[in-house]
Amino acid sequence: MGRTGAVLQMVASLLWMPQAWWIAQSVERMTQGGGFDAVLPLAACVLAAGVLRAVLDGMGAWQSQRIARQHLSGVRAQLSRSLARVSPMDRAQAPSGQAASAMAEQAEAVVPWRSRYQTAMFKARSVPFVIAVAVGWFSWLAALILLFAAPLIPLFMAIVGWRAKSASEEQMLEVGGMNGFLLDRLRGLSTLRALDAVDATALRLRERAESLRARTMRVLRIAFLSSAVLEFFSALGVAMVAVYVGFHLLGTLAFGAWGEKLSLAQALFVLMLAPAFFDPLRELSAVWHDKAAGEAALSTMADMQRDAMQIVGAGAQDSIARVPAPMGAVAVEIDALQVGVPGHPAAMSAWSERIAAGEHVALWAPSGAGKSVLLAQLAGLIVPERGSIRIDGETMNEESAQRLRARIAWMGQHSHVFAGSVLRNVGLGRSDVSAQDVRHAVDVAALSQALEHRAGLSLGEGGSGLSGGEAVRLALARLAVNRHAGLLLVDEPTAHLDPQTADQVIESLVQIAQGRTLIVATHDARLAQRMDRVIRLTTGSQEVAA
Ligand SMILES: Nc1ncnc2c1ncn2[C@@H]1O[C@H](COP(=O)(O)OP(=O)(O)OP(=O)(O)O)[C@@H](O)[C@H]1O
Repeated sequence: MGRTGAVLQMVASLLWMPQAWWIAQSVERMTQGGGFDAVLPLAACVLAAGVLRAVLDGMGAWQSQRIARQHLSGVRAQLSRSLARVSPMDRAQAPSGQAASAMAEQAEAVVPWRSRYQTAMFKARSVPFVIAVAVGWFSWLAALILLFAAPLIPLFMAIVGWRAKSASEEQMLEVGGMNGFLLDRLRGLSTLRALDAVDATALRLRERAESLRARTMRVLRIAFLSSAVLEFFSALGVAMVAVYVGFHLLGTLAFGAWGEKLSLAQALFVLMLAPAFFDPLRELSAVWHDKAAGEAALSTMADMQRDAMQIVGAGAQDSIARVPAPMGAVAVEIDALQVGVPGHPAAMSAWSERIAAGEHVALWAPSGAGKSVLLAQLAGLIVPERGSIRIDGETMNEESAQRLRARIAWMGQHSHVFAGSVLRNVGLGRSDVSAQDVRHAVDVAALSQALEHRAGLSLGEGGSGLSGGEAVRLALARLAVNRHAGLLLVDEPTAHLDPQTADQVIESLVQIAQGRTLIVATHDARLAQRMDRVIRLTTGSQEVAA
């Protein structure tokens, strides 16, 4: 199935053989005094074969393109799945610009590689041999000349292609890096402008553009070099066959045709097949760079997935048709948990705690004690090195994590605001969230008043146009709309807010958390007071206060 396109295109190429034979016959008939009538049937055959050739070639190209596009979609789906499994706490994850560039732009290189290159390779492995046999049928010497010139081409091209691959990889990395740089600087443009760093950034951008230009030129140089190698050897091969055939017809080189003399038609046939012998190799050279680019794109994408910090359950199969999660508050049991990020020093070594279903607790600790890491571990976003977490009696592990996460809502310190409407920002495309649910959630989060005059307007990317308090309330609305979340994990919702806004946020949070379990990390005494219990964390131990 995957080869059908290549086979059709190969058959199309081979159709040149009967065409060349009929043309050669026509020329011979004309030299023998045959008129228009003598060549008309042959001309009709050439025409018919030409039409068939075009049809087969078109169908083959279409089929190869279709298979390659399918492969590309598979690659993209796999990459987006594995990027979704990377923990948001992974500091080393690829910049979003680079990931977007790899998935959208660089991944496209897979298509020409799978369609054009693989077809050209298939043709290069078969067509020249069939042509060599046809030529050898009439003249073993002409076939020998072709077979002598042919291996030199792949040999030199392999040497050149080896350099092309590493040059392509470097160029892909540079393109990805450049996109990441651009996206990051565009996001921070107002900061750069405010701190008068626009010129310095423009200078760095120019340096990166210059480096990208140099790498692109290197790739092009190698591509041109490989075409030059091919053209040289194929021109040499064709010229040698032409010289032999010419002298053979003149009688100077009488040997090389199985002891006979070639007729004009046979000689022309051999001559016309000589360039066709090199055509597949020529085609292969034109797309030679596609292989390097396609493989480089795949390896860039593979590198992006390698060594990433994964969420719990990353290895489990995605269950597309999910069973709706049950509703209601859930209990949390933590046993001898090592609070920390794998590969980094642990914030707490063996922490144990029981939080009853429906209980509201505050995690109270100095900055850097590990509150955010602990919340991320409870949400299954960091794999614990030691200890266990049970949600509603079920241990969080590879198999259960995806199911349990459906019952958890996690609100980090910096929630991302997408460019788009409030409906989309709160609903996040979840099919079970209606516009009515979003309106209700926005009300509960006390955001409706702030958005009153902007109803239907798009929110700016990254929350531009929203105040800090409004952005927090938007994140609260996302929690409120998630009816299945029986456990709310909230990280410092009142940080950096004025007392009045903080009070409003606390009110909304308490209201949203009714009937659910709430664990909130905070430094805010007023928020802590509203909780049922405050858990004070100190490195290595814990104490519980009422
Ligand atoms: N993604 C991460 N990768 C590696 N180490 C991390 C990561 N996040 C936090 N840490 C480290 O883990 C420790 C605990 O950090 P954490 O953010 O949990 O503290 P916190 O108590 O929430 O602080 P704050 O109150 O300032 O938010 C710190 O030493 C921090 O440097």
